[in-house]
Amino acid sequence: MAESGHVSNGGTTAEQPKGDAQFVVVANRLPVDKEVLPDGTVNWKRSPGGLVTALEPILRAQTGAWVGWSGIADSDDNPDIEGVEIYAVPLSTREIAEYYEGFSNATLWPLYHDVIVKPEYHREWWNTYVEVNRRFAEKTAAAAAEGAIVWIQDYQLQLVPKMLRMLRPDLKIGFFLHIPFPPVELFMQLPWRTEIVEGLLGADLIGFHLPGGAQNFLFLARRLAGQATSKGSVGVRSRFGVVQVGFRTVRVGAFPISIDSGELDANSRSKQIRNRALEIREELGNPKTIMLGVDRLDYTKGIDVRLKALSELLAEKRIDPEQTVMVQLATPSRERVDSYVRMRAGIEQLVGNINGAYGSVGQPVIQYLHRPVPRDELIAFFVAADVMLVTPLRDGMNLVAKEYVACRSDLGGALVLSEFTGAAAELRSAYQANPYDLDGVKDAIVAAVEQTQDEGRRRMRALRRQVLTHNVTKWAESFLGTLSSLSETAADANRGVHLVDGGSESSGRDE
Ligand SMILES: O=P(O)(O)OC[C@H]1O[C@H](O[C@H]2O[C@H](CO)[C@@H](O)[C@H](O)[C@H]2O)[C@H](O)[C@@H](O)[C@@H]1O
Ligand SMILES: Cc1cn([C@@H]2O[C@H](COP(=O)(O)OP(=O)(O)O)[C@@H](O)[C@H]2O)c(=O)[nH]c1=O
Repeated sequence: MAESGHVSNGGTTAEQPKGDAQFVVVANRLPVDKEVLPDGTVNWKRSPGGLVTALEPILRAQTGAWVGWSGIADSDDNPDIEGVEIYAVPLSTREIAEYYEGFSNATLWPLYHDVIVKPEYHREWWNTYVEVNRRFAEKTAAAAAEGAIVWIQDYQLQLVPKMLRMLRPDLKIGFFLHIPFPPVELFMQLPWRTEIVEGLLGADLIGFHLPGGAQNFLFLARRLAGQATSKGSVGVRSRFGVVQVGFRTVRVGAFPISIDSGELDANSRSKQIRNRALEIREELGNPKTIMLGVDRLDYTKGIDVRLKALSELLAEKRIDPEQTVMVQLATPSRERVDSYVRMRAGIEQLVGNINGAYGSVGQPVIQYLHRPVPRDELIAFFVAADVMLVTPLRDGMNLVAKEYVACRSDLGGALVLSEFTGAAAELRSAYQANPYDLDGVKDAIVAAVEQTQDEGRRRMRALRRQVLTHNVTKWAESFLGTLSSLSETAADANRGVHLVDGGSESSGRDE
């Protein structure tokens, strides 16, 4: 199968050994990353990214298993995490290069993020993606109890739903995509587009952040997999789409992810965090305005957009370098992928240019850290920042925007937010801008810097209402509640739904 690149059904159900976990999360990464220190000791640290931020509190609240990779090569250690049974999937150096850095992050990631950089299509990467997805499916089949709920996460594992169903038809399978699902015009570039759509259709419920992603998927299921689908618009946590796959009915919905906003709100009010926030302001030289960016160092995040905007504002004297400091916290990410190496060099050059032109000795305009920042320190930065800059060119959700809002119980601060984040659909009271329109971004930054206290409080109150009532528990409950309640028969599922037949480009490879 790996030879031909086709996804075979593989596996039989008869002798498949079962595990005892009633609830299984399957994600590319485990919640913790393994690190081997120079003296050989092993350290487990929090994995990067918002997927882990969101899922970690869900698994803390209910016991279950987590299937994933430890972040380094050839390791099958299962770290000890209270209440979570860990099933590590070892990856070889070649698999990391071809499945993770290659197909996941140099093919799918740019394709699904508006081709900001050009996706690369290599058959050997695809073959390894298929092999590794199969390994995840087998490990999950061995972990899950009879009739368990399995929740598969994200673009790295889009073939697992179908593979797992072949191995374990007794399971209830959910899939959630954390990144945007692209429009048909882009998705059609993918040489293995039909296999991906059919892989996803192995799930009972497929979730996206936004209705637009769900609708893009329904269109492709009709066109590429030749399935009958519903055609009406999909709602948020409502009006699910339907795909009829033989006797099975697959539901498709929009479930915008969120954060543990109550916990962040409480932490940000603590004396220790408040004091640290004051200290940060002091350490930065007590500027009038602290601007903040917090991102994985990824070209989708538009770090260059905010730097260019700031540079022009300084040149035009609309921002005073004596009164302003911008802090950019950038976690290292996917450092062996070429486009990330190039982007890092570009960002660091921009930071250097701006500091060279507008900073003074001991007082740079931009303070740039290229390392992960611990949670508590991050919360203190959110509390200290007057203007939060979130300017992605495209982002599935962007939890950082929601975290900033959750930390502002003082109703201070202002959020500048790209229209092209999932969060923009909910955070309407932010200063929103099109990241491709530099003048628009500059105006949004100036409006945020110059807002009156009343205006700021009005906007922050509205933002907090949204973030505090729509937390990560609500996200998980709405997805898992829908998955658990799905009726068994197509007849029940399709009552009242008008299905439209699939197109002529039906299953099989479309070459
Ligand atoms: O595992 P990495 O390759 O180091 O990347 C980290 C994670 O990045 C992506 O996060 C996305 O999920 C967030 C939560 O839903 C969302 O807010 C954000 O917009 C997405 O970019 C990726 O999707 C995860 O799989 C990675 O673990
Ligand atoms: C820079 C930095 C970030 N974090 C945390 O990581 C996640 C990021 O989630 P988001 O949805 O905004 O984007 P991606 O998933 O990365 O694409 C968020 O919870 C941040 O607080 C962190 O813990 N430490 C850091 O240095």
